[in-house]
Amino acid sequence: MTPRVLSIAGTDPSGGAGIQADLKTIGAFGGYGMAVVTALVAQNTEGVRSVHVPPPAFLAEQLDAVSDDVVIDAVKLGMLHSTPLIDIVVAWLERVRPPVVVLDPVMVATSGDRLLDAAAEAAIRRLCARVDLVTPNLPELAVLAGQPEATTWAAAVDQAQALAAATDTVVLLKGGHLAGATSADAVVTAEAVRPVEGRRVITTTTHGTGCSLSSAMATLRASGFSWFDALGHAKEWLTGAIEHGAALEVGRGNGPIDHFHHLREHVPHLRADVGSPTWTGRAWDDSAPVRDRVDACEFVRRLGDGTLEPERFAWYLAQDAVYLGEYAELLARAAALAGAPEEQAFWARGSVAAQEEEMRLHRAWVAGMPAAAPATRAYLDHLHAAHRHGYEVLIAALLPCSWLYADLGRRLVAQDRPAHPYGAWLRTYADPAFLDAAETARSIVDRVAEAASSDGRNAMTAAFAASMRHELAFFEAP
Ligand SMILES: Nc1ncnc2c1ncn2[C@@H]1O[C@H](COP(=O)(O)OP(=O)(O)O)[C@@H](O)[C@H]1O
Ligand SMILES: Cc1ncc(COP(=O)(O)O)c(N)n1
Repeated sequence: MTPRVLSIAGTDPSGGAGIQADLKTIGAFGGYGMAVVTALVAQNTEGVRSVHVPPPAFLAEQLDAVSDDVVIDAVKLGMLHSTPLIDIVVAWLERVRPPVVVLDPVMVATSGDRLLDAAAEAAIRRLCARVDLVTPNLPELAVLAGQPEATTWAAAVDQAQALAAATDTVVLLKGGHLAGATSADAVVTAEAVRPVEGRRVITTTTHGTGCSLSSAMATLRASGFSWFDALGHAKEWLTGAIEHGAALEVGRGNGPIDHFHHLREHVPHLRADVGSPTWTGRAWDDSAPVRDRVDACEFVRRLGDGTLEPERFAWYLAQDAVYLGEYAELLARAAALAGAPEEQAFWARGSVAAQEEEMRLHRAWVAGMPAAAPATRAYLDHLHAAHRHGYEVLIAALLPCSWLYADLGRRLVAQDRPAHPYGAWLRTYADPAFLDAAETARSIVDRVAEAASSDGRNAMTAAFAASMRHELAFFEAP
């Protein structure tokens, strides 16, 4: 049976949060989505501009129009704005008694704008006792539990258990607002806590995650899953949707997630690898598990959020300088081996740029030249070995360095803010010229891979994958 799921929430004309996110999510999980609008919100990925609330009686008319005609299998409640609207929804729930009701107690948007009257917080607290699942983020949980916002997982679990006990309902505790390599959530009742782990994606595309998660839970529960199993499925999908969000290129602020990322794999002309069935595209996709580990590693996360200890950063930069010195030398060798003049020129320019960067690092950050650490030595030895295999393998082995830094730089720089201790360094790698160079390197490697023998291509693939593993080890070393 296709579950018929009704979202009662506010709007987001930019499509990432609110009712628009709910309908996409319900569809993504195979439900039939319906929507009753509580408030019209003029917002986009950058924030909320204004809110228009139609008369409460009109909300009642919308609700009745749906329930007089359609059997409702699950309801998801989002932005309810103020007490008069909450009262209407409560009266309607009492009358219609939908079998599954999930409440996302929306109070404040990711951008910091209020979406619920402060005076309505008590009404939301009372509503918690009338629904089957409540999905607060940490600030909302604090309001509902009447405590300061939790800063540790243990404190958040305590608050969620207190809320579950006080309201006799199930709480989906969301850990998105905590720092750490993972972003765990948990199904919490007064008796038990069942966590579901998830990796934390380094990204700013998190607009609408809470709306989407609660809609996924409502749809999965109406399809027969337990809350815990529903969370397992929802979380896996959500992490993928967050990861694919940046590629949508929607908006300048906190962009939306890609609700249909999993379906694109099944639609031939939308598959990421079709349309660009390139060698580098495949090598990049194959390296996803290693790149996920780079994103999750403590050093990279703390470099991004600025909490990395200065001594560790200095140690890393010194190793980077050691690396760049020999990397420049290997780029010069690629220039010497290249057949086409434009390829010779490109690698030669890269060699000069790497050398200049090495010197800049020394001037700005690194005092003396240290010895190569084991991870640095192993990476460089691998590149030298690649050079002995010839041009094809050498440039395949050199590519991950520029490509990974360009990719990581673009995402990490989003966390740059005034007084970020490593902002200047992050910006180097998000520089459009650096991104361009990585793109050119990629197109050269593709051209060479196309002309290579199948054995040659295999050796290139192995060299690229090994470099990616060395990149990970390099980030894990400090
Ligand atoms: N950067 C991230 N990487 C992976 N999952 C995330 C990330 N940020 C949030 N999430 C997940 O998105 C969901 C919503 O989380 P949260 O940010 O806590 O709530 P809200 O969107 O309501 O503020 C949770 O499942 C959380 O674990
Ligand atoms: C209408 C509406 N409802 C909810 C949110 C919260 O979004 P998020 O899921 O990012 O917390 C929003 N921005 N707009």
